[in-house]
Amino acid sequence: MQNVAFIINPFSAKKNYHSFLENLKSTVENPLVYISKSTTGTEKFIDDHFKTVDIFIAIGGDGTLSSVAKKLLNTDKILGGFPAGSGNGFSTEVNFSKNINELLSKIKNKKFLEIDTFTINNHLSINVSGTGFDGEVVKRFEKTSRGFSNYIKVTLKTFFKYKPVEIKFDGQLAKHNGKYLMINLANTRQFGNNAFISPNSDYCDGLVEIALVKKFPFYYSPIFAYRMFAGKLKTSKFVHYISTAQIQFSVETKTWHLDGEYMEIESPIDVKVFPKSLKILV
Ligand SMILES: Nc1ncnc2c1ncn2[C@@H]1O[C@H](COP(=O)(O)OP(=O)(O)OP(=O)(O)O)[C@@H](O)[C@H]1O
Repeated sequence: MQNVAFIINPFSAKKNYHSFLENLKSTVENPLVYISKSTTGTEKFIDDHFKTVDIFIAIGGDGTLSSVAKKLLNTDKILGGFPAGSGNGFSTEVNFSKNINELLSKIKNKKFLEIDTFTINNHLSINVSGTGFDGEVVKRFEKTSRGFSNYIKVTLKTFFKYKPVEIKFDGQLAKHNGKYLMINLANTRQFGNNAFISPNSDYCDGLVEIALVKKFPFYYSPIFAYRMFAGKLKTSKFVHYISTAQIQFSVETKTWHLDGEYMEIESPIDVKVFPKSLKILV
């Protein structure tokens, strides 16, 4: 297994990275492993091994996968993954398995699929990114010790305080201008933990879906949650979808999350889809 590298994010993969490493070392002789302390560390590692490695396996959450994907776009290198984050939305959607034997057999077969990625003002997103309420949730969540229960706590607290944000489109789409609870851009169907914000998204169709979510009354929250986890948001009267390959708009907040990572992005916002720009291990 000379042309494979394993990049472990010790922050997202806290709970299971030691057992992953033990399993790996007992199955593979001398694997090329990098324990990454930062995204710049990952980038340097990929640069240093780019010529000799064909498949880069990221062990972590969606943020880790995205940090590796960034270096592999439009190249012949393949991205694989071992899900070890809190949400694992992208990993789940592309069937990255938590079974190490399955991963090793995929590596052996070296089969790949070319999928879309997109950018928001030149920042890469491979899964679901957004602004408004969930941008604020991610910002606050990053100040906690993470985990699903903290995510739920922060979500509820933020819901009561959060004021909808104004979004402005030009031309024909101006009819959608107005205030929204959140605006999500979805390459795949889900945030993570099977929360399907955009049940019809397809990461191979050359399009991204913009999910415009209107503020709903608190009593509707369990219905919204039920619909989201059941993949039935498409028919909710509070959500409107726009499918697009490229779009510009402006929002009155800089608080975004990119695949679950907090980031400040200034409007105007320019979204572009890059069809078949990333090879993933299948
Ligand atoms: N390549 C990397 N090396 C080191 N740290 C990283 C890397 N990529 C992201 N991080 C940081 O690690 C933390 C966890 O990231 P990650 O998104 O992988 O896990 P998660 O948030 O638990 O999972 P998910 O996004 O699936 O919910 C974040 O603070 C992020 O900034």
